[in-house]
Amino acid sequence: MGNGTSRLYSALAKTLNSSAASQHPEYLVAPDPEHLEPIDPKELLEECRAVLHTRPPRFQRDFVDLRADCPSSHHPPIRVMQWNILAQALGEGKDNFVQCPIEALKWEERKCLILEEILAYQPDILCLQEVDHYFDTFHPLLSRLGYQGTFFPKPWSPCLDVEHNNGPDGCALFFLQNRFKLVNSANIRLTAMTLKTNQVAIAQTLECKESSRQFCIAVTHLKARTGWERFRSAQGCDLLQNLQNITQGAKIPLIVCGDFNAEPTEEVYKHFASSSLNLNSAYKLLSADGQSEPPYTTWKIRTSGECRHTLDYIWYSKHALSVCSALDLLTEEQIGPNRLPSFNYPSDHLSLVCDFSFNEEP
Ligand SMILES: NC(=O)C1=CN([C@@H]2O[C@H](COP(=O)(O)OP(=O)(O)OC[C@H]3O[C@@H](n4cnc5c(N)ncnc54)[C@H](OP(=O)(O)O)[C@@H]3O)[C@@H](O)[C@H]2O)C=CC1
Ligand SMILES: [Mg+2]
Repeated sequence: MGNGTSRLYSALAKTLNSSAASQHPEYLVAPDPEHLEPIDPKELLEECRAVLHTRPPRFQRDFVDLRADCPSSHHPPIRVMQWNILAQALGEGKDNFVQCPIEALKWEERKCLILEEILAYQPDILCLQEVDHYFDTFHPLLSRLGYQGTFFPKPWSPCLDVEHNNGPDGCALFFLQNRFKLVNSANIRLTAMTLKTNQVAIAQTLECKESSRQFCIAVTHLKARTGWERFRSAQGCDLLQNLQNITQGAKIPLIVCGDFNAEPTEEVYKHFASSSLNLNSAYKLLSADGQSEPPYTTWKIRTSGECRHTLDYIWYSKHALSVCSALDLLTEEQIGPNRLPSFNYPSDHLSLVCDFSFNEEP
């Protein structure tokens, strides 16, 4: 292997030993990214594909051009990926995906499927939920790809109930340092009816280095399960209030990514759709009338049966930003009868990817 590749292999190999990290939590301290050499995305993609050589080829997904809504801009669009990547401890120990063979969830390969998806679409900004391999995998590797990362774990993650877990899961936000400067960052523990809850969010104000335009990017993961609709609604209101303050009353354009664990019919969705922050949901633009969410963003089979839901969204300031394109979802045929996750796709949630551009100054 060439010098670069062997160096690279050491990068993957180092993260491949994450089981060691979970037995020695002191390794879970993020290595100082300054001392991590940059890696070439193409070489890392090759490494991932080498690890995945026994797997079926990845599914082809295409970007849908929405440029009719998108003013021409001499600045490159901002590509945002929203993705609940399925916590390893929950996938193996709690979620009970009864149609997914346990070997399809092997971390050494599943993490390469996750990285392959990120490298395939090369987002400028990554908004992730259920990250329970931040310090031993995503932070070191994405730092070496030029991202700056922030991680905010759930105060009491269900991962901690699973034997041989890798620590708590939480939300993570990554952005490319060569495109953006961090202006401010807030870790938000969401409340419901003034009570602190187990769900969190991260909100960061970034400044584009090429245009000096500022915007706020937020990531969240709301309480799951039926019966908790009012709870999610209260969490959503709390997040909106925080974002109202951070964006100075919507003066700063806003993008909010999340697994809201709520169908569009739920109250929390209606709060976001009618908020004074003037938000629109980007994936509605993929529908013929531009008014309907996709039929699913997550599709799994648990012991309780088959669950096909639309729970994941990318909200954006509809006056200040335009969606130039959005990544189409997997078809039912691609997902297959055993649904997700599978040997082909690493999570029970699909990634959502959009390209945004600023509308001209009003
Ligand atoms: N909240 C607290 O203060 C306390 C929490 N705990 C622990 O935390 C857990 C609750 O965690 P919290 O994050 O607040 O709860 P959530 O209800 O939000 O769910 C936690 C995780 O479980 C997944 N999930 C959703 N539906 C199911 C299902 N039907 N079967 C299996 N997994 C599912 C969710 O994935 P997805 O979002 O993709 O659907 C989510 O990642 C408890 O089960 C306990 O283990 C214990 C004591 C106190
Ligand atoms: Mg989950």
